[in-house]
Amino acid sequence: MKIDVLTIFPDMFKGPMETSIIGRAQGKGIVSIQTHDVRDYTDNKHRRVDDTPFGGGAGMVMMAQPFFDALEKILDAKAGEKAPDTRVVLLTPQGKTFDQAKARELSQIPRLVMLCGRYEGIDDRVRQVWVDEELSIGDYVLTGGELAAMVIIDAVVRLLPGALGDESSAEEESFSDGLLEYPQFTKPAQFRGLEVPPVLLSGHHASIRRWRRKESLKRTYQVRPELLKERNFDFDDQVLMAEALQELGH
Ligand SMILES: Nc1nonc1C(=O)NCc1ccc(Cl)cc1
Repeated sequence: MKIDVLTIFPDMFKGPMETSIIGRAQGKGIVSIQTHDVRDYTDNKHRRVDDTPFGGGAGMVMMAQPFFDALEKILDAKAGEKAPDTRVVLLTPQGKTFDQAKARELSQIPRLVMLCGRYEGIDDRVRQVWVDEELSIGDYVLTGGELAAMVIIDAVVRLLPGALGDESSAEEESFSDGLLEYPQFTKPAQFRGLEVPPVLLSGHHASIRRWRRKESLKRTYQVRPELLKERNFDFDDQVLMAEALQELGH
């Protein structure tokens, strides 16, 4: 998978994209992440990327020309003629909210191009001509699209075959199916008088699976009940949910 990032702060990506799982995935050739400094595509001698907004108002707006020239170079395409296996994503609070389903969808796309804006926005003609999808990582305003791009890259790259080492990624699929994760424990079994749930030390794998699923249902009910709304419960889950509600004192 190839990911190109257009930003005026390419150095922001050095740490997070070259460390641990994401860094190793690049090393293994599973993904290539390349940043492009938008300033390198400006056509003015002061390398300006922004100007005042038409219609007035506070702040500055990023100009279209550097993005158009950068995209035409990177995609080797004329304005608006993009290869079908490429998706151009704009990071913005105005976008659709990113979630795990979107992460899975993006992980199937051979080439992603991510546009990171700063200031008050990017000239809308960039969106009109180049952008396939606008994505937000949540309803809050950051100082730019860079951190949002890194969040999405992290969530997408970890899903690529071989990125995590297959056993754990496979498990993540089966357990998460729309529920919050169950609590995790590790050695020592006693720590400052705090115990580990005995079932986890029992070696009874069916009981352990049952306990974990019930804990996921409990947590989801308590923290994100809306995730349970659109869920159709099979018989076992209904029994577990009833037990979970009892244990929660409902
Ligand atoms: N929330 C979010 N999810 O994705 N991006 C954000 C966000 O706040 N971006 C800030 C920002 C600022 C200026 C410009 Cl031009 C574009 C994006």
